[in-house]
Amino acid sequence: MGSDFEDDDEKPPTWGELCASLEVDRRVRRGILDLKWERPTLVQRAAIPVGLEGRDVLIHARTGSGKTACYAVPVLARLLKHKDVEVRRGEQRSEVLAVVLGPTRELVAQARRQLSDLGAYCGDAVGVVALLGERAADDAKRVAHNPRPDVLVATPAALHEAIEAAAATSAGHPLSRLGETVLAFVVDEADLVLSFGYDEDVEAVLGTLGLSAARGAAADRPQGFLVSATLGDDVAALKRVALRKAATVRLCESAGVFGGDRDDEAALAQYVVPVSKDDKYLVVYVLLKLGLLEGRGILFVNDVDECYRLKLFLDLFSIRCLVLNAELPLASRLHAIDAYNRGYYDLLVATDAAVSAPATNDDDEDEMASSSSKKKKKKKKSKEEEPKSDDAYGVARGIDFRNVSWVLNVDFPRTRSSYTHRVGRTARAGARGTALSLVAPSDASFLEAVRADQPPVRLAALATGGACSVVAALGTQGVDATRVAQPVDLAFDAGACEPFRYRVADVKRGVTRAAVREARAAELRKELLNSKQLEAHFAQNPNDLDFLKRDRIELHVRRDLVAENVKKVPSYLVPQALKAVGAQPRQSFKRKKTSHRAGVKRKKGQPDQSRRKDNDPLQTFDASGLRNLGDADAKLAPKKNKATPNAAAAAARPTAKVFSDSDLAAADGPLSNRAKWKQQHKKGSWAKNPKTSKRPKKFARGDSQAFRRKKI
Ligand SMILES: Nc1ncnc2c1ncn2[C@@H]1O[C@H](COP(=O)(O)OP(=O)(O)OP(=O)(O)O)[C@@H](O)[C@H]1O
Repeated sequence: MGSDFEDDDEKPPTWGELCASLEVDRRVRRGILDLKWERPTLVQRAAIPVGLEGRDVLIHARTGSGKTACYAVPVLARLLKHKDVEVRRGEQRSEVLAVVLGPTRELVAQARRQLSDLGAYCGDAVGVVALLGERAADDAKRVAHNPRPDVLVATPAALHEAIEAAAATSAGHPLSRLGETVLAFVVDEADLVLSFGYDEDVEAVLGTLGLSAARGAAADRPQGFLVSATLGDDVAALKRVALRKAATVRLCESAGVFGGDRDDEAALAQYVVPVSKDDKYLVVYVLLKLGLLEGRGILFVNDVDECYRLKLFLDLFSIRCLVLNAELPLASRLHAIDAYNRGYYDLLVATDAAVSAPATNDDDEDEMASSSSKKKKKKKKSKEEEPKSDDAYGVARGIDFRNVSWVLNVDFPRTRSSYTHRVGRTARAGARGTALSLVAPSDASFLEAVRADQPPVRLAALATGGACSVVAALGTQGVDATRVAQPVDLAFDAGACEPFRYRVADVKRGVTRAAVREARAAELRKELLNSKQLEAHFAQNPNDLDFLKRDRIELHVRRDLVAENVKKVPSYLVPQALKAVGAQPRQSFKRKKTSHRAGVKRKKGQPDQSRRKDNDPLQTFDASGLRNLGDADAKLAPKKNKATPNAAAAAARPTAKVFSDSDLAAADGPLSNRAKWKQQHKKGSWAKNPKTSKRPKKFARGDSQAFRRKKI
């Protein structure tokens, strides 16, 4: 089997129907139903039945087509069957039954989460463990001490090193018996795994699983899944070694994610805007501040410095965003992804560029892992010398960012696969998305290569597709053929940016080289501050902690160059051509209120529940401590008066009482000067004439001349 998969079904099945027809374990079925996915994607409909048969599968489908479930469902189903047999025999063991390899630690964390979500109802039977490769010895311990290390998710290097560390400890370690226990293995994002230079580690791990070329025909081989968005020679070579009589499931390029015609779906609309290198920030400003790019998005640049420069530039315009790059420590990267996915930020500035010393295994003192670490470091160094690995450590690749409406390539990517993976962060699982790239004259050859790689599109579909209606309404430029190579030129007049040129230039000057350098360092300092390992050091050396806290990035940004008024865009500055297509100044990039009360309208007469009452002295006044008032309390009971519903309610509460001034004066002595002034100028919460006053009639008319509060 090795054909493109197209939709030949009139009515695609729902998840319930598919699972019922394939007799998928009800625990997995419930996990899927909880995710509220309506129906399986085309590639899921094709791959899951083959996987459930127990055959090896090569899955090749574009980004965001739901490839994870293609292996997760069959693997979980298989493990549950195995566990049920064990339970019947009364031989429950703690061993590794499936191995999932992913290219980066972010993707490992993501695959673990997706497997756990799908297996939410398998928790008692099947456990999922992720090895994040911090220290090989710790990883090996984590597996040994886990009661259910059934599915192991790791980068090839982390697993390889953990296996070596385990070999040095005991023969009975679950990682030392992988060759006997593993029933299924997966290489997820195989193209990335191999391009990241993990070939030796993959080879070593597959060897441990008994999958070396020499043992190709062994009958008890584990079932294999290779999953990839792009198919190159290296993936084909891996397939030859790792899979046997594999079925190839390939999503047809012209098919939509859920079937039908991709053009009709028009999920991803791709455009380019020619721009000079110096005007990039100006165009970015216009695109964001005039609301041309609606919804949440990701801005890609080509290096780490540029990442911070753009972030600082946007910060100065009060445009909130996060940064994501390979230099950030893992915890910060995972935190950034999580914060973005939870909707705390709408914008992410990311780079898929490598850094000279990627933060991977820093286990120098770890004796057991030292030899393999050295080997790995050596290998990485030689990889870095190859031009191909320049963009190899892309932290944003393969990550499932949620609800991304658009991707903006501020810098045009240097390889076709980098372009594919970047724009693949939007228009996922059949959603619509817009990819916009700023192309400088020096990027022409890269653009040509990308255009040769992307499927052509019908212009009509492009006009109705995408996620950004303002961009779609601008239309395209200089193309008249019915099918055109993507990305197409957007009809965006650079003249539209002129009114903003000076403010952008001013602000850009505020982002000095020192500020960029400092921003990079500040991120690392933040990590130091949060470091558990340094807690004891800071406890003994509080000055070090103070220094780190004080030395903030803000001190290095020239905020004095930015006048408050340039942050706002007056509507008269929006060019008519852009207004006509729906552009509107976007003044605020603040996070929307997520309070459950936000947006709930209060009915007339109902108390405002959203207001704090605990800091309102009129509501919290406690008279229980009043002394020497004697009978005064009785006199102070609020009068029955239709005009004072609040006062009546206040009287009903044990902690709230209202006193007349004369009563309080008796208890408290003469009025203070401030109270006298307020009385004279009629300030306070009463009205002279309750009939005409707009103020709430809180008090009886007789008391209105002289109330004041007293807190004891
Ligand atoms: N049948 C479905 N219906 C709706 N959403 C789905 C379905 N299957 C998967 N998804 C969602 O689509 C998103 C993309 O899924 P997944 O990460 O598996 O895609 P992918 O093909 O592996 O993408 P990439 O190659 O970029 O990693 C996820 O948020 C997932 O929850």
